[in-house]
Amino acid sequence: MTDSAKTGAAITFDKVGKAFAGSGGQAVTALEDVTLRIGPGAICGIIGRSGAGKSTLLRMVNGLERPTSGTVTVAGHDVGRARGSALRAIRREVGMIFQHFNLLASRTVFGNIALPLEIAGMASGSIRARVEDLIARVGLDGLRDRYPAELSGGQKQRVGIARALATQPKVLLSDEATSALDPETTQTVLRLLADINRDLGLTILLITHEMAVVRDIASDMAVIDGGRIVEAGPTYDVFVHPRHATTRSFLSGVTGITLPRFVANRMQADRPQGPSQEVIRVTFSGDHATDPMLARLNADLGISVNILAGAIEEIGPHPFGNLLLSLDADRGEQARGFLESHGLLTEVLGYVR
Ligand SMILES: Nc1ncnc2c1ncn2[C@@H]1O[C@H](COP(=O)(O)OP(=O)(O)OP(=O)(O)O)[C@@H](O)[C@H]1O
Repeated sequence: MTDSAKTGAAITFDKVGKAFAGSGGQAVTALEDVTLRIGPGAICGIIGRSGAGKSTLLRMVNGLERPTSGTVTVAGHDVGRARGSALRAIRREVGMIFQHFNLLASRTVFGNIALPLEIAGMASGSIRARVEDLIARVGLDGLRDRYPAELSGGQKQRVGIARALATQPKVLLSDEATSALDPETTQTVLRLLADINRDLGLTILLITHEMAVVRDIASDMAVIDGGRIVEAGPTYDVFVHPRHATTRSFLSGVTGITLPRFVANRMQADRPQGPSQEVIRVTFSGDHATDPMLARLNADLGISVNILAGAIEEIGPHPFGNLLLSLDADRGEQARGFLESHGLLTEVLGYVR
């Protein structure tokens, strides 16, 4: 870019609550007691199911929604209490991209990207230079005079990204920006966002219902369920040590490891009377391999295991793996102790007769 890169802004949510007036006069609680800090330059993924409160949370960062209680800040500025010119100043620092792109059909690629600069009153010569720069940055060279109807979904989202960057914001909000794209295009758009984050240093807050998006791009993540943040932290830590059931359920979708149906159908939470098998998840990260451990369980302790499912994932540069095993429930505690003492994480999922 011609102008010097800015550093990203920190975003904080402090005990944020939001209630909407629902139909029939009953209040709908969209957010409750949300406390979250997103560091400058982070890429934070917020994941949650439909209706969990993701959009409400995101829209508070640019003041489209105001908290009913608590405080939201961007670079230290209280968004919820800002009005007039103070709110407009915050909004200039916060760009946003959307699932359905929200481009103006009557404007070309150039015209769409130029729009926020025209609104800001920038001189046309400066607008031209800035927009040409942005078109190159998002990889749309040669398409400046096309209309949205003449673009693919991925190209439209690139226009959306360029438009969001036009005012050189410190924060980029992404509202399910890849949900309408095919998997391959999703990857190219996520790579572009990661490049922008690296080159410009701006903070990216994205909401999604896809764990793969979080895995592929987010340095940090939070899981929202019923308007509350149930788990948050560096993405790698949350993937390796998921604590909440909602997180685990999102993870089982992305790691591709689910129990075979013949086991899942018979599984029970409590250990039954008589002989049974304990079903466990073993998680290993980076430098720990499971193969020798499973072999040593057998050789050293005489415990044999059945491998039910397994996969290795990558989060940034860090590999980690998950294995689902079953073994004689009488030996479960001993086996888990052995694996844990060798740096693997274990979790009992249930029992089968
Ligand atoms: N303007 C509004 N008036 C009344 N209720 C609302 C309003 N906006 C959101 N809600 C309610 O607040 C809750 C959270 O909605 P929100 O749109 O933030 O969820 P979401 O996680 O973004 O869902 P989705 O993934 O389906 O977009 C829902 O119960 C929703 O019905």
